[in-house]
Amino acid sequence: MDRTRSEALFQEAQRHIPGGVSSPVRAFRAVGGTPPYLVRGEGAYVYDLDGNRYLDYVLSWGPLILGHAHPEVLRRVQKTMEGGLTFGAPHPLEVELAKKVKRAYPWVDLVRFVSSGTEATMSALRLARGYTGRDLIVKFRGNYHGHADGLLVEAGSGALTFGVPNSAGVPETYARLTLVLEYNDAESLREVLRTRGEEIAAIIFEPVVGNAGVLVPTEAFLQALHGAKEYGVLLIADEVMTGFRLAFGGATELFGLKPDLVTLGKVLGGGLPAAAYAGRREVMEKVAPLGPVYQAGTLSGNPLAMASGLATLEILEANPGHYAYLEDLGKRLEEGLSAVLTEKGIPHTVNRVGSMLTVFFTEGPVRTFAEAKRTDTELFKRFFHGLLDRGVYWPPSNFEAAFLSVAHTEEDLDQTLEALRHAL
Ligand SMILES: Cc1ncc(COP(=O)(O)O)c(C=O)c1O
Ligand SMILES: N[C@H](C=O)CCC(=O)O
Repeated sequence: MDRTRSEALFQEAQRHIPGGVSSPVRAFRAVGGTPPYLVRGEGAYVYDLDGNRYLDYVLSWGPLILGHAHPEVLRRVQKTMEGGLTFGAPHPLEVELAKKVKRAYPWVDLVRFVSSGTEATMSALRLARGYTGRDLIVKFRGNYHGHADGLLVEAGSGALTFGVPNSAGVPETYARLTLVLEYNDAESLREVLRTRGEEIAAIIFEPVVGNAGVLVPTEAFLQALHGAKEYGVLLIADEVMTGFRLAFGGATELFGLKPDLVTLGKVLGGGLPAAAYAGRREVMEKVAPLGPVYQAGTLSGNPLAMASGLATLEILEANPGHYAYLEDLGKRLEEGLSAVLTEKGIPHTVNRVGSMLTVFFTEGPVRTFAEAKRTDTELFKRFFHGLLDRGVYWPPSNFEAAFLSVAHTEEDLDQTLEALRHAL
């Protein structure tokens, strides 16, 4: 596969942009080689600068559940764009999208739109601190909630991939306000609640982890999380990745969770920058201009992102069968990958919930961050490049989730398995 033009441009990019990229995981440092410059997408496929075609399992890291360039989403964005790009004033589409969020999360009274998942989690934590008057927060090892200071403590995703789970530049005094526990360890969570519960403002968690690779929550862990309420600790379900993806009502619907706040992003914006934090009136009324917790944004609730998000959510709501289809595809891919790897005698564990999946190159089970780190990352590199060279674009790190869209077909998956068989 010729990628000469991408290679030349990436060389040039590194002279102007740190690492040549606008977000670290794109740089392929975990797998080596040069990232292709993607210039066009259609359905489940993307095309690079050199004209190569790839079956896409990254989907812009999750937002594109309907696939690339969905005609209805493009039409709605285009129509909105003809009226201007942004006003920095209330727009009717914000109201429509807020109502749609509330249909997916019926316990939510108020929704505040922001432009990135990072802003959503950062603002939700500020709100939790403002509401409770407490400073400590709890997060879980290997969970990633964006790059706000207090959340870059034992973080997942690129922070984990590049070995900087505790970022430089975060003051230690601030990092100390973040207590870090093992994901899926119900007992240590209960213990921390027993001993420090009354100092803790909030527990933030990925209901299904995507940022240490996929980790599935145990029933005992979910129960222990709900024990937080006894201590007046707010529960923040970070559904930036899982919201509208695992079900219309996200992991909250799938697992029957009862959080106090939810953070959303990715699918919410349908491919443009929209995110949100949302919750019960009593808590959300603390946000300015109603209350004393300040949070603002020049482009928050911008009409284009509202239009693409609304079009995406309308399609998902009108087609509940899409989730059953994604589950069937996910199962087929999980079983197919496992069969090929078994055939080749390669130890592995495939973790999957619906359309999110990770292949760990280790014997299972993989339920915690420590277990995820046992994966053979050298083998992953070969898996990744074997697929890429055969036209399959898999996430360029073993500590990320691969995603499916409704544009993927069974034939696409069969092609992927064939590519893997050849590669191995
Ligand atoms: C669970 C989760 N929370 C928060 C974020 C941060 O979102 P963003 O990259 O839009 O800032 C991400 C992804 O990056 C995520 O996966
Ligand atoms: N894992 C991250 C988000 O979910 C990947 C996106 C990024 O950081 O660029």
